[in-house]
Amino acid sequence: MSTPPSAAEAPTPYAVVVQGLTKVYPTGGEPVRALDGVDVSFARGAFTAIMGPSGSGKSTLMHCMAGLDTPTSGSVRLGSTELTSLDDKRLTLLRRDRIGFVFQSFNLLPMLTARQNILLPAQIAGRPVDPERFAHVVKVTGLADRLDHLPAKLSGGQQQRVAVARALVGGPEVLYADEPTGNLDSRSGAEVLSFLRDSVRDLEQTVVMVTHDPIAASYADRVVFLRDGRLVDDVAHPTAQDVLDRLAALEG
Ligand SMILES: Nc1ncnc2c1ncn2[C@@H]1O[C@H](COP(=O)(O)OP(=O)(O)OP(=O)(O)O)[C@@H](O)[C@H]1O
Repeated sequence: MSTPPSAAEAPTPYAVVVQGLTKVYPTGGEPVRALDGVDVSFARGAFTAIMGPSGSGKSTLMHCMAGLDTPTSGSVRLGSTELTSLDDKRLTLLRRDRIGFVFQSFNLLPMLTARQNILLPAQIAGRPVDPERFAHVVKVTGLADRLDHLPAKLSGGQQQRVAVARALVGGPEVLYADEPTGNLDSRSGAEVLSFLRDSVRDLEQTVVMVTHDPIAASYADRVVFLRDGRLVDDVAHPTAQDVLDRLAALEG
């Protein structure tokens, strides 16, 4: 008879757990409290959007969770790894091996084809890419007939899909997307958001996205709202109108 795992060994349902996260930026004058005791957890295999008025702390939260910025106090766990206890070298490896990033700018290398761009990070890390995973990611992102094209021959939406595929192919524990549709027209934006959502459904990917766009947020399973560095609202499966209403209430 098998013994049930102890609580310490039981896998957590959360990809990322944030507790008491505070970030104070020293400035010439009054220090800026960008995050003020944020507690939030992101479930594995779910798509969560982070929203809030300008200056509410969205980017700071994402940067602290991604190991790109160091919190003043509090805890960030990726799986069972406490990020705040890692030195710079370990943080760099953690970002490379366990986290995927998609930004507003696509950051593709212009002289490499879509396929080469997708495979580049794994190549640099000296890590083999599972051919099945590659095929699956290419299918999910709808890039099968575009793999040999240079970025200049792709639309903005297709370029961002290459960036999403590049972020997904290594099977990161979490994909952080910072305004991924900020440079796209609404049709291309909708395509990219659909692919992000499909990656959550088909690849059980965990996605956390910062956005200003209520329509983009409505693709998520859940939207959390920040104001003045604090988590003030948390909504499951909202419509774009729900998001607009809550943002208006926060900004009012
Ligand atoms: N490096 C920094 N030094 C000083 N203050 C900073 C720094 N980075 C951010 N801040 C301040 O921290 C607060 C939160 O900023 P943050 O960029 O996280 O907000 P945001 O919600 O992402 O804003 P936006 O929607 O405008 O991008 C703001 O008051 C900002 O001015």
